[in-house]
Amino acid sequence: MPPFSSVAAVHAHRTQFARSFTKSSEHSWRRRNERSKRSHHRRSPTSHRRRRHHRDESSPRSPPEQIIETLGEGTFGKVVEVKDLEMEHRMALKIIKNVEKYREAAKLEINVLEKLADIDPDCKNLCVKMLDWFEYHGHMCIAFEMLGQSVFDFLTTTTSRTRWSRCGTSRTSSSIASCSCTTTN
Ligand SMILES: Nc1ncnc2c1ncn2[C@@H]1O[C@H](COP(=O)(O)OP(=O)(O)OP(=O)(O)O)[C@@H](O)[C@H]1O
Repeated sequence: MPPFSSVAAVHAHRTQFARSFTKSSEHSWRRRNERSKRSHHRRSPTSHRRRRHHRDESSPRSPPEQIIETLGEGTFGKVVEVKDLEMEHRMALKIIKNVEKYREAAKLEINVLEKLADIDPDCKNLCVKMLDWFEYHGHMCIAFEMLGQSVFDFLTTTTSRTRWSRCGTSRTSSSIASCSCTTTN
């Protein structure tokens, strides 16, 4: 699949991932697990263990996930909200563009996040929690816990309405702190 260079490519990509997360899909997590034995479908070595926290792997029907909406786009790809229909569990899935240097950057990100998880398993230092990762047709995909609005989005939506003053700045700083820490679950 080409990188997200056109609306059509993005649409094709979304459709592909929508298929991979819906109930009727042939690309369910279970099948992707089977496929992961192939070189182009690699998964986190601990993903099976992690996912058992919220699904029964022995179930004959794989619990589906569904794309809810696009949360945002960054330099390396896009982030979509996905929902586990069985557990009502929501995740932010970061889908990296199918570009070699971005794939490598994503692997570095995964490496760093795994090291952080080892050092701080309970996320006491408020670093976003990586739940899973896998490679799908050249796209590195990283599942994160769902967070609230980003600081950047908060500032861009707030600064147009806010008159900055010492008091206002102080209030905004507190809001940013709570905004960064609050999840929307
Ligand atoms: N865990 C998350 N929960 C909710 N929204 C998220 C989450 N992760 C990312 N997003 C949304 O997706 C957007 C893109 O995130 P991403 O990490 O890809 O890029 P970025 O860090 O904003 O930019 P860049 O990739 O250029 O550094 C974010 O700005 C945010 O709005």
